[in-house]
Order: sequence, then C-alpha cells, then structure tokens
Amino acid sequence: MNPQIQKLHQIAGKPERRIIGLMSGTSLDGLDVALCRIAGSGPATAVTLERFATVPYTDDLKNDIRTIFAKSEIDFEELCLLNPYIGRLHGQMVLDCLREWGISPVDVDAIASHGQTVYHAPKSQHQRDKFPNATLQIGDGDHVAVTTGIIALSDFRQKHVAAGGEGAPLAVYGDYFMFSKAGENRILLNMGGIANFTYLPADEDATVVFTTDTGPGNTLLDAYARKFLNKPYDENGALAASGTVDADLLAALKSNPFFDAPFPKTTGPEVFNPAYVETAKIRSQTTHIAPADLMATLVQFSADTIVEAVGRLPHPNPSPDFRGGAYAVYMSGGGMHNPALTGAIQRQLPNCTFGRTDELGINGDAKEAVLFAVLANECLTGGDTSFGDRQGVPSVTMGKISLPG
Ligand SMILES: Nc1ncnc2c1ncn2[C@@H]1O[C@H](COP(=O)(O)OP(=O)(O)OP(=O)(O)O)[C@@H](O)[C@H]1O
Ligand SMILES: CC(=O)N[C@H]1[C@@H]2OC[C@@H](O2)[C@@H](O)[C@@H]1O[C@H](C)C(=O)O
Repeated sequence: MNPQIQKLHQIAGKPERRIIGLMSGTSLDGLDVALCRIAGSGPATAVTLERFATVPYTDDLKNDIRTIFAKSEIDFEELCLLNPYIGRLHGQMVLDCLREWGISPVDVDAIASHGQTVYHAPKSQHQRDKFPNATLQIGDGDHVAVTTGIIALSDFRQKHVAAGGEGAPLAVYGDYFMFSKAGENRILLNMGGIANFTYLPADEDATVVFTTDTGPGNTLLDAYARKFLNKPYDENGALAASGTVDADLLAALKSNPFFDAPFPKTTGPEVFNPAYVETAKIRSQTTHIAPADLMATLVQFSADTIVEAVGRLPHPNPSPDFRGGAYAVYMSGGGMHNPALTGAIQRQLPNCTFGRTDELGINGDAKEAVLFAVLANECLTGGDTSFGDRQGVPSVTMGKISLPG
C-alpha cells in the first residue's frame, strides 16, 4: 500500500485529529488559519480551537486577486498563474504560523483549505439553462500539500454543486455539528463580505436546518471605505454613524429578485458590487448623495436584508418553550466588530438575544476557518448524517484529498 494512503487510513481511524482550517473570504483581508483538535464526527463532533491567526494579505496580493475577482471578463493567464501561486502561498503561511506557534508540521494530521473564491455563479444568477450551479475557488490543494508536507483537503464546494447544491453556504454542516442545542432556537449569523445565517431549531432536526446568504455584509461598505477613506474598511462604522439613511436609495438597493427567492440561496460580489450601488443611485435619483449618507444607507441595506430574512424563517416543530420569533443569535465574521451594523440589526430584532460564537467556544473571527476543518474531519471519518432530501443541503461529505508525496 502507498504509505501515504496508509497514513490517511491511520488518521481517519484516530479518536482525535489535529486539523488546520484555512479560509480566505470575499473581503480579501487575509488568510484565516485555525488549528483545531477535533474528536468524533457528525453531531458528536467536539472541536477545540487551539490556535488562530489571520495572516494579512499584502496590497500586492490583494491587487493581483482583484484583477480576476468576481469579474465575468478576466486575463486568463493571471487566473492560471494565481492558482498555484495562492496554493503555495497559503502553504507557506501555514508553515509560518506553525513556526510561530512552536508546533511541528508532523504533529498536524491534515489541512482543510477553502482556497480563494474567484467567481460564484449559482443558476439563479447566471440564468443559462444548460449550465448547472457553478463556483470556482483557486489555490490548488496539491500545492498546499507539497509545500507543507501535510495531507490537504480542498475544493469543498464542488461536491456540494455535484450533489445539487449551489456550492454555498456550507456553514450549515459545521454549525449544526458544533452549535446546535436542544431547547434553544438558534441563529448563527456570519457577517463577512457577504452575510449569511444558519437556522438551528430547538428540536435539532437535521432535515430542517439550513444556511442561507442574506445579501451583502461588509462588501459594499469596504468598497466605499476604500473610495472615501482610502482605508480597507470604515472602522467601527464611524463614517456610517455620522450619516443619515436615504430612504429612496435604500428602496432601490432592496429591489432585487435575490431577496424574494426561497431559502437556502447564495450570492456574492458578482451581484452586490459598486456597479450595483451606482445603478441604484441613478434609479433613485440620489447620485449626489454625500459619502456619510451613502455609508449609512449601505449599513441599513445590509442590516435590513439580514433582519428581513430572519423575519421570513419558517417555524417548524417549535419546542414547548418556543418564544415566537425569539432566537438566540450568535454573531461571527468581521461585521460583528462594526457597531453601526450590529446596532441596526439589534434594534430591529428586540425579541432576540445577541452574543458572539466566542460564547460557544469558537472565536467569531475563526468560525469559517474552523468550519472547513470540521468538513475535512467529516470527509475523513464521518459522513453518515442525513440532512434529508432537500435542495441546497445535500447529505454528502466534501473535500478532495491531496497527498504531499
Ligand atoms: N473594527 C471594525 N469596524 C468595522 N468593520 C470591521 C471591523 N473589523 C472588521 N470589520 C469588517 O470585517 C471584514 C472582514 O470580515 P471577514 O474576515 O469575516 O470577511 P471574509 O471572511 O473575507 O468574508 P466572507 O465571509 O464573505 O467570505 C472587514 O473587511 C471589515 O469590513
Ligand atoms: C462562494 C463563496 O465563497 N461563498 C462564501 C462567501 O462568504 C460568505 C458567503 O459568501 C458564503 O456563502 C460562503 O462562505 C461560507 C463559509 C459558507 O459557505 O458557508
């Protein structure tokens, strides 16, 4: 037997595995590196987050990625070059983190690498009959494995698409395994570039849970912070807090079929980008809106679309203590650090309690990276949870395996 297959077999049989989850999201702020200790699988998954770091992307790398990011027309050579380049870079970033943490690569069982999403095109968006849902992540797993000498699992989203999903959101699997709690109706709200939430009903029914994108989280805020402030984001929502919401522009921004489509659904910066905002400005005759008022309106747009999606949740199998729309909301992702955004959400959901996933043992900035470690763990050792026969939440394990030698 190939000794590496033997090693894979041995890792899959261990009672506990050390897996590094890697996530670099749509904000392009950096690579999240989460070193996890994971025991069990499925609903019995137990995760300890041992170390976490965000390795910032250089401006040079951000600019390189932006040349091909979320665009329908790109330089194909750039895409081809960035695929191995990002794989190697992510591998090197893992090695740098391990050195800093004083941990040897031989003490890590696997890396779970999300890669860099460069284009996301669910059918609802591309609307071309003969083509399926589609999504593309680069930073090939073979380069991660060979660079680090550690077995890598990667490209998680393709199996989801192959099995009938949109390739996202995948958070439902990790959220259900890690955060579902009998007796509490929970919402796990992640506010990254795009916002999404997972619905975890109090009866813990796996055939009911789902995650859905709700629309923009920080992506539009960041784009205009770059323009108005020459900064990567509007720190603590300061500019937004100094402005006033424009009702006409807000209505124009909300006028998109994505918001009326059923759950679960996905979107991305391919739809919600500055061109979308500029079109809405023209439609609402607000082209001369002041920067602070535009930021305030964009914050309200993100907040309202999150709140309105929560308001449309079904309430199946309510538990005896169901409080009619009162959920325990646990936030994660960079948007939880923006009080303008969290305030606008909390004001509109007075019956909900709000906390961060930190209270549940997982740092909210690390949650998505941890998710991929959990998905890799499931691919290696689990895979028998049935999420039912529903569109968007196929009962499959995900991740392709790259051997380092
Ligand atoms: N102090 C802060 N004030 C305002 N915004 C903040 C603050 N800290 C972080 N953010 C926001 O969080 C963003 C980073 O969030 P995160 O790392 O969750 O995004 P991501 O993982 O790239 O996104 P996605 O989940 O869509 O893939 C920043 O770009 C910024 O918009
Ligand atoms: C295609 C893609 O990379 N989507 C991301 C993105 O970031 C947030 C949102 O849009 C979500 O759908 C997804 O990531 C998380 C981790 C998910 O799949 O659950």
